[in-house]
This record gives sequence, structure tokens and C-alpha cells, in this order.
Amino acid sequence: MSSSPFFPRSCHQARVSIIGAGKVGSTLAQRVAEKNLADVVMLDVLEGMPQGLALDLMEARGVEGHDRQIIGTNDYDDTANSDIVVITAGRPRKPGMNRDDLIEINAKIVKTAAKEAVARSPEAILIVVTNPLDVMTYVAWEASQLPCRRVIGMAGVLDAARFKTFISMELGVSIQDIKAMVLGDHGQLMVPLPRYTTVDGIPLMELMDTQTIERIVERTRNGGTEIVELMKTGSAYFAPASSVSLMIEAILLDQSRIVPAAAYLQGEYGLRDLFIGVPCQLGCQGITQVLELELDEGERAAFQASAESVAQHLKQAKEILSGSTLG
Ligand SMILES: NC(=O)C1=CN([C@@H]2O[C@H](COP(=O)(O)OP(=O)(O)OC[C@H]3O[C@@H](n4cnc5c(N)ncnc54)[C@H](O)[C@@H]3O)[C@@H](O)[C@H]2O)C=CC1
Ligand SMILES: O=C([O-])CC(=O)C(=O)O
Repeated sequence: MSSSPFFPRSCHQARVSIIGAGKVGSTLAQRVAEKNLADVVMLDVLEGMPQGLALDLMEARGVEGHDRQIIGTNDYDDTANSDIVVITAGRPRKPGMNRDDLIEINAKIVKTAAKEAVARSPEAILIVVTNPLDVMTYVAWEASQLPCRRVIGMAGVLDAARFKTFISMELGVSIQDIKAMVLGDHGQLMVPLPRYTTVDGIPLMELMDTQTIERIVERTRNGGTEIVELMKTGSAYFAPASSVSLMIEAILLDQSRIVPAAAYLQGEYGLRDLFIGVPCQLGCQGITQVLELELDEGERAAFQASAESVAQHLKQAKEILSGSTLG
């Protein structure tokens, strides 16, 4: 077919595949397409559902005015040659549950999704969203057999966004002036770092008393739970989708941004062989650098406790996947 002047294509149209077209996946598809970052393929096990959502998003183009292609599918072949694969497939938690309660149900889903998607996009960068995040990122990495720096877990951008939100609400200042850092697992033991958090360069500790900071840190740790308890069915998806979209933008535009994300540690922070939230530099190769922050005694102990919890739950996931605890 001769190329038409009415349908220009750049020499490389970036393509993002999203495995799991539920709340987070479909909201992310909208963000990626409407920010004009990439064409999007949404895959789900439910027949017709990703196809219907994709058609709806295609029709929105008539108003939003972009030319991105959005495809819905149940077939992994349609995800081939993606630049980025995002895994959002799996169950969200219900009120009263911890994220770790999802290990059993989500480990097999994530393992299959990573294997099937990366087999068709061997050059892709893999971003994992499914909970429990740090453990599922490890499961996806092992299944995909990708180099570790091309597998990244999304949580820190979201946790830091929540920390920034609560600071901005407390001080009545624009969120644009706040920089916040959160380390550790995406769970009850996450480690928001007030010492590395600033408002237009002013250390947070000069603007708030210790008690107020402690209250905001606790609300940040409970950020996901607060929404689960309010919603009753399902969990947060607008801020999670925005957070993944920021990471996709950093990678596709090779922005060298520093964001907290779950990365594979190989001796950094004295830890090995696990994924956990640390400051990472993101570019077109994935994680180009893991930054090691100087931690004081309390911060180091909190990070260590967080890592121990991830290691313990990772062991549980490995046992489930090897079949040794299957009844
Ligand atoms: N890392 C983070 O910060 C966050 C993680 N999450 C997690 O993301 C996951 C998705 O959350 P939601 O989108 O709200 O859930 P959802 O239930 O709306 O969507 C999940 C989708 O996965 C699909 N799915 C299930 N098994 C599949 C398979 N084998 N292959 C392909 N698709 C499959 C389901 O049909 C469903 O459409 C949950 O595990 C949730 O806990 C959610 C928010 C933030
Ligand atoms: O709370 C949940 O289960 C979903 C999630 O990870 C979050 O919103 O932080």
C-alpha cells in the first residue's frame, strides 16, 4: 500500500502494552494515549472487555484530538514489539486485607503475564504494578529473564505523590514546590523520608513540628488502605495510573529522571537479591543508576525491617510457585 500523506507515521511509533485492562490498566491506557506518549495495546483475560474499552478510547480521540492507536485484545501476539510492557493483571485487595494477602492469587497471574509478554517483546522494559508490588516485581523479573535493570516496580512515585499531597494540604502550598522521597516496600513498612523532603528547597523539618510530620508519614503509609476502606470495592487507580505514566514518559523520552521505584539490589544498601523501593535514574535503557542515600540509624533500621518483610514474602511466593505449598 502506498503511504498516504493523510496518515503520517514517524519512523518509530512507540508502543506500550498493558497486561490487565482493569481500573489501573484502562486509566493508564487513557493517560498514555492522551499525553501522546505511545500507541497502546490493552490485554485482558476477559473477552470483549479490552476491545470495548479500546474502542471507547479510540472514539474519545474525536474530542481529545490525538492520533494514537489503542487496541484491545485477548491475544499476546498483538502485544509484539512493545517498547514497554506494564503488568496490572491480577486482583486488587478488599477492605481488611493486606497487599501480601494477594500473593497466592497474583503470583501465577504475574508469572504467566511476564513470560508471555516478554517472549513477544524481548527488547521491552517491564514495569510491574500488581500487588504485593515488590514481590510481584521479582516474580515478573524471574519469569521474563530480562536483565534486572529493565524490570521496574511502580510504587515509590505513588507513595511520594501521596506524601506530597498531605504536605501540600497541611501547609497550604502548591504541590509543585514539594519534593518528597519514600524508600522501602509498598506496604505498612514503607519508609517516607522527611529528611530528604523539601518545599522549594526548604527542609520539611523547618516547616513542620515532629508530631505533624509523624502524622503525615503515617497517613502516607496508609494511603492505599485509606482508599480501599473508603471505596469498599477495589483500590486506587487514578494516582497509580498517573504514577506509571510518569515512569513511561521518563523512559520513552530518555529523561534521566530520579524517581523512587522498586529495583533489583545487588549490594546497594547492604541488600541483595530482592526488589525494593530506592531512588532510581530512569531512561531509555530502564534503570540507569540506583542512588544510595546516606541514612541515619533510625532510617536504616526502618529500611532493613522493610527489606526483611519483602524477603519473607518473596520466600512465600517462591514456595507457592514451586508448588510446595499448594494444597
Ligand atoms: N503498585 C501500586 O502502587 C498499585 C498496585 N495496584 C495493584 O494493581 C492490580 C490491578 O488493580 P486494578 O486495576 O484496580 O484491578 P482490576 O480488578 O480493576 O483489574 C485487574 C484486571 O486484571 C485482569 N486479569 C486477571 N487475570 C489476568 C490474566 N491472567 N491475564 C490478563 N489479565 C488478567 C482482570 O480481568 C482485570 O480486568 C492489583 O493487584 C492492585 O492491588 C493498584 C494500585 C496501585
Ligand atoms: O492499596 C492498594 O491495595 C492499592 C495500592 O497499592 C495503592 O493504592 O497504594
